[in-house]
Amino acid sequence: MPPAISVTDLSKTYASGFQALTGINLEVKAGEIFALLGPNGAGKTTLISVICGLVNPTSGVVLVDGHDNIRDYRAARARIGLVPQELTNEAFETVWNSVSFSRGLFGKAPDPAHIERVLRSLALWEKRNNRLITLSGGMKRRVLIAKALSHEPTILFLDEPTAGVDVELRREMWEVVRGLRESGVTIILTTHYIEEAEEMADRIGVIQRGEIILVENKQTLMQSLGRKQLTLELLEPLVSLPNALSDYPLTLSDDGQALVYRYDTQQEHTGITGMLEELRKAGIQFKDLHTEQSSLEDIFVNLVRENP
Ligand SMILES: Nc1ncnc2c1ncn2[C@@H]1O[C@H](COP(=O)(O)OP(=O)(O)OP(=O)(O)O)[C@@H](O)[C@H]1O
Repeated sequence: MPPAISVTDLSKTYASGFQALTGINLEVKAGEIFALLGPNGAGKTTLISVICGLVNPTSGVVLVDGHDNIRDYRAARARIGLVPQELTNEAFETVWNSVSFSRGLFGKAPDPAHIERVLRSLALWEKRNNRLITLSGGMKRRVLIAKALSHEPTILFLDEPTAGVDVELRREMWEVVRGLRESGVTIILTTHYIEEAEEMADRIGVIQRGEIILVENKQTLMQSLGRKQLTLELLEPLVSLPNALSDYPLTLSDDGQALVYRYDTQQEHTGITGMLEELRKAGIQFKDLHTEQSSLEDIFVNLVRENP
């Protein structure tokens, strides 16, 4: 099976002379959820627009399910659904008509059974005869997804799917997207919300100033760049660390009230048991303890800082 998306040496310089993408190489596997993260203006929308055939690249090749998106653009576009960021619906149209019309735009013959499946999977079936203007924000977003799925694409792009929506609606969207993945659709989403990528993505790509600076499996990323730290609140303050503990990566807080132990989340043996044993032997008691793990957000902020 070819990758869902394969991008080779892609660059884009806008007519203004601004180079928005530089030498992008990227593969998105069939069936995965790929999150594209990057600060404002990094080039996320430009990259998606080039892949979807809405913006011409200056150089480079994009294959969609093996089809060149310029030379074989019909086949490439037929495989792609794009859910835009803005709510751009025809207010007075019904859900059914709006979604059916979108299918027609791709030159596909009407298929009421497919439209019904899509509407049911997005919990819109009961609303099929409602005018869009009468729907809630969450339903309107789901209609956009239904429209993007109307021509049976295998790859769905979601540009900032939960920008500006409340927490409940965000969770609802995540459920919808997971359901789509389970039905076999490859998902590529851009997001500003690190939490969203952390929650949903199988792999994460980070784009910065038009360059992909990292593509990694989410679990690996969080393990390899993530660190954990254990803080022990001491019963009695210490002036210095006992010698017996000098081999452990421990630091004493300035006020002597806490010991901080940093360890690698990837390691099988964290050394915690031995360290606690040494503390006990040294007669050091603690009244509380807690651990903290670096989040994807910490990792992302560090990455972007390290690649100015
Ligand atoms: N049509 C255009 N002409 C010239 N420059 C453009 C054009 N479209 C986008 N740009 C510039 O290209 C850069 C990347 O923009 P793009 O919209 O791809 O970023 P983004 O990562 O999607 O940002 P955001 O997170 O803010 O949506 C920006 O500096 C933007 O100003």
